Amino acid sequence: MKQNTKLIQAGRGKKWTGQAVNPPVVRASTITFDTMAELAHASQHKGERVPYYGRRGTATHFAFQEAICELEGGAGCALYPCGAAAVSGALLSFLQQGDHLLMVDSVYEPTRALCDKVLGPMGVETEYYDPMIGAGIETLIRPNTKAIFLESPGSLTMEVQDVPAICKVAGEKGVITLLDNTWASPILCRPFELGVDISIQAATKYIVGHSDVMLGTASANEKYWPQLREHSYILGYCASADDVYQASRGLRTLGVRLAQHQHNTLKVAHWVAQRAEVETVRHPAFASNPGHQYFARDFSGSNGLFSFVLKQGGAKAVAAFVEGMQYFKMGFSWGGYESLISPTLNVQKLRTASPWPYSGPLIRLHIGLEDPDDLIADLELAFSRYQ
Ligand SMILES: Cc1ncc(COP(=O)(O)O)c(CNNC(=O)CNC(=O)c2ccccc2[N+](=O)[O-])c1O
Repeated sequence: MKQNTKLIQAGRGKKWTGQAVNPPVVRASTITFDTMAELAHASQHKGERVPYYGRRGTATHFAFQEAICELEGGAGCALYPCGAAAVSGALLSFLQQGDHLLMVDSVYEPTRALCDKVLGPMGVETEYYDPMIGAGIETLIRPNTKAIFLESPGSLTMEVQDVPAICKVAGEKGVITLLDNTWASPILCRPFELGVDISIQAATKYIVGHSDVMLGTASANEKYWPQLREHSYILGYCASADDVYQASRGLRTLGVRLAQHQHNTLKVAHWVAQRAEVETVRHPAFASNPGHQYFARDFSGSNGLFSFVLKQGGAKAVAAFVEGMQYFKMGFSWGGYESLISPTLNVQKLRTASPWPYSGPLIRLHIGLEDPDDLIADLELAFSRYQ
């Protein structure tokens, strides 16, 4: 079955939908049983998509979890109220006091805050590593190294990691690998085929695709699924049936939306790259992007998120650039149908283990489904305001 057919079929078996096309929204805390035998059966199979209690999920959740597993290739999928909760839930499911965690230096900033402000005081030591380290990560692995966290490409600076090389080293040392796979969504790369143990998605982004739901997923291979499922349950993570239904709904158009995002973005990114004010463009599909060779090997396409660095300019110039745009709104997210812009004046302060070779401000764009010519016209005016 080809990718776009899978997106239409995944999680829509008659078992979940009955005679309807879509799975229902089943809202529940309490699940009731008529006999002790029924209760015993549900209790025995409570982690296997069998109704037991609201926090374990209902047909709405089970259908979506099945879909994500089919698309990403995991053995099981746990659900969380947002992507950041999926990151914390996955890490807390495996880390304990005294562990050493290797964390990629280009990681999404709130994940860094989790490591520094929560895991650190709990006795987990985080060591940040250069996103381009590859198999060289072996030199950083210690006897108490429990996990390696990857985010590829980095959602702000776009370095693409050599995921298979890192996973190979980790596997040989018995170290768990967790990948924040949000940029790829479940369809632009196959994390488990790259050797990853745990794949995390901020479903908030492309899966939902309409900037109106917060939701996270973490999927695991057979080896780590039981622990991820049970520890995430014990930690109390769950998601509303309404939000999960919206994510199921988003899956059906994910393929066509991503194709259009990719088309629009490449047109805009190549236009940006030829501007004299621009130092460099960070887009995984560009040969100049760090790790482009891994993107070409491991990914089947790109999406709407990329960044560029301006040669110069401080807060005032950046404000002139980003303020007054007709289509690009400033906002903290991405993956919806609309275009967004996020400025970062000092990337280096976000990095502690690898150099950032530029001094100018970074602008991250999310290219939506608007006509790219309109977006380019909007950016042309922005460059004319930026002096
Ligand atoms: C890779 C990745 N992984 C997890 C999450 C969290 O998902 P959630 O929002 O559902 O909790 C996210 C959410 N992403 N959100 C953003 O990128 C929001 N933008 C920013 O944080 C931000 C803030 C100031 C300046 C620049 C940025 N920026 O990322 O461009 C993610 O990108």
